[in-house]
Amino acid sequence: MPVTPPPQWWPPPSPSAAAAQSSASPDENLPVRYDPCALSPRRYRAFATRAIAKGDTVVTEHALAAIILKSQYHNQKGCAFCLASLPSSSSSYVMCAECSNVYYCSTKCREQHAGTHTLTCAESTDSSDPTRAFHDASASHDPIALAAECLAAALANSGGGGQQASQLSNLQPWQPWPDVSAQRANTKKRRRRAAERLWDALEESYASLRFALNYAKNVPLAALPEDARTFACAVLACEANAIPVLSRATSSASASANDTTVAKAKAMGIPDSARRARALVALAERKNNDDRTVGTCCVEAMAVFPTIGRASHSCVPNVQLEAHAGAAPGQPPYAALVALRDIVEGEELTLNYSTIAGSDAESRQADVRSRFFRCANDDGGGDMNHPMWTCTCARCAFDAFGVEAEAAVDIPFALALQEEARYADSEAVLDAWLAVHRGSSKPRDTLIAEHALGVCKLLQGLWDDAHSTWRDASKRYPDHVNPNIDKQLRKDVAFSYWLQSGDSSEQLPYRRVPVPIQPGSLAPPDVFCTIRPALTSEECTRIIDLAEARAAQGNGWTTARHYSVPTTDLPLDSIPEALSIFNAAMKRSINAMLLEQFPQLVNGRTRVAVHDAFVVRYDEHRNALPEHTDESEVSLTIALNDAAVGGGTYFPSTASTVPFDGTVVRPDVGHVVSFAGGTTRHAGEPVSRGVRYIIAAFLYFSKNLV
Ligand SMILES: C[S@@+](CC[C@H](N)C(=O)[O-])C[C@H]1O[C@@H](n2cnc3c(N)ncnc32)[C@H](O)[C@@H]1O
Ligand SMILES: O=C(O)CCC(=O)C(=O)O
Ligand SMILES: [Fe+2]
Repeated sequence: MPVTPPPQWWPPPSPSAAAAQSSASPDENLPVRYDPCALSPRRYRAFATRAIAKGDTVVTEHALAAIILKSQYHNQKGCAFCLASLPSSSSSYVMCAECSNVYYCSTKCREQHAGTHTLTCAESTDSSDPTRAFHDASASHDPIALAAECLAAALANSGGGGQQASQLSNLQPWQPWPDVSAQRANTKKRRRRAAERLWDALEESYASLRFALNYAKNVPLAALPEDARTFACAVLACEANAIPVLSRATSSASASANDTTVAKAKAMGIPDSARRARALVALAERKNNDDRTVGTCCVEAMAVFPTIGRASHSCVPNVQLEAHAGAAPGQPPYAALVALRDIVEGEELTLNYSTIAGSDAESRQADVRSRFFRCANDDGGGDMNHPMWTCTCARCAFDAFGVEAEAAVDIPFALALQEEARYADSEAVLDAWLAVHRGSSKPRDTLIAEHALGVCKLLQGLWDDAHSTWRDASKRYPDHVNPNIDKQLRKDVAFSYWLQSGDSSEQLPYRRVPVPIQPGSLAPPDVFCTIRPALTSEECTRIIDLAEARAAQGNGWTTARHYSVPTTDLPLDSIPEALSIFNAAMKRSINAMLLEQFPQLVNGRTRVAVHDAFVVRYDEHRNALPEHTDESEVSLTIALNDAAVGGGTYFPSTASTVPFDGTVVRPDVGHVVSFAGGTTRHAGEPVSRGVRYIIAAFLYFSKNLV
């Protein structure tokens, strides 16, 4: 019986929440439900209550409690309040006048941080007064964050928590938090009483506090008063599913991921997040002697996300955690779960807790284990720190037993392997799955597997096999359509140029174009350009006119061909007359020319098949195509006009270390440039004036004559 533990303490009692309302606020109709975990009574597993599309944000959630690790600002790296990087010159920042331990970029930040900071400020005269913490808790409307600080302060004052440790050995499970904001207390006595109630609540709520204390004992207790915040983190982390807020700026890839995050935050209307996100990045990039690193990331803070924190671990996750700094100064961090792939209703939502994505099962599991505090309330099944714990995901099963393991034979896992370019492994998993299900009563899943199998073959260079896998699959289920298979099979029919009537194999003379040697090879790539046009200039003009007319009557030019670059193009098979001009040219002369140009690729096959082809439009100063290789054996471009200045196919000489030192090929109208598209790096030059139109076609050699 599914239970949705209603977190009564959620949303937190926060009068300021409405004011701070943004789309980053928690969505109360979450597409997530919790079922109790069979292995562990206190644990839950999160499941999707409806289908979720890849890339969709499943849930965003403010941190219920967040603690920026003291070490992050104690070494003068960043402003303790807004996190901005601090300049190295001491005249440019201000310190806490009491303890001189924390640094701010401005007096304004210092003022805004004062309420929180007093709790841990070493010199604070009043730091032994727990009511102070409570006072600040109610002032900030962030009770749990401050409750954690109360705890920290209390522990510091009691000399390290030894007394609490024995008192807290029989704690109750999670309780709702008292509505702290309703307990605004303005007399010292009432403040103290309220603080005591808060403390009681804290004791009751953190059922595993004692394990945190045990943990803390191993980290010398004596160290705690100095680092009480970290200890509070440990407590929070143990029971309340704390999530480390990581800086993710250690590689350019993650820096750009961060930019995406920033862009998303902006799109969501989150003010000022860019500044804080960048500040976090900048902080992380500065020399960091913090030992709290996770992989190559640096832990900036620990935060508690009660909903998001329910997602369990899998090495084949379907959601990804994005941890964000607060949307604006003074706002708490928030996190988002984003779907890594399409998720069907009822599927468990899983995160990868590990940062070592590849590697073997044993190292991954050790890594996951190392991230969790031992929690004796868990039995062996649920406690990742338990020596008997093993991950039961498809990837770990595959690593241990290959496709012999039932758990390894899993479509999402096969798709994940494909994304990692492990095509042979993915194919093995799909073959094993299809051996059981092919022809079964699960047409939808079977066609997904068949499509994926075709893609694995195609990406291993088995083009004919790929296309025939799709053909056979669609024949097997005449009443069911897989959109991806269907789209390709339609193209296969559209580009069957050999079915056109008329003569074929006219000689089309060509020359080799000298281009530089590319990295990793000893000889320059084969690039050819025709000496006589393959299309007449009338045919080229007609194709342009047809394409523009098609764009005008349809939805305009499309930009979806490259997922990362907004190209402007139209699939040739969506413009019937242009398709037929192209098909006729393939049959007349291009087919024979390509067979002659690439004998080593042809390898006994007898004709050129078209995988896909487009009319591409490059507008002035727009639509340049960055360096890439194509999904093809051979690619060709046909110039359709010569009105543009600039533009052309660019072949680099190095992997972009020295820009613009390659060769640009700019053929005349109707001429064909051809090259081994799957292995030759190339780019589309920007156009500096006018508009450039080309046909770009992605081809493979085929032995099929039908
Ligand atoms: C951040 S919590 C995840 C939320 C957890 N499902 C819950 O509701 O409490 C991490 C804890 O969940 C449990 N857990 C997560 N993934 C697991 C997995 N793949 N196998 C077993 N236990 C897991 C472990 O007890 C782990 O310490
Ligand atoms: O613009 C060009 O000439 C190159 C086009 C290209 O590489 C592509 O469309 O994949
Ligand atoms: Fe290309």
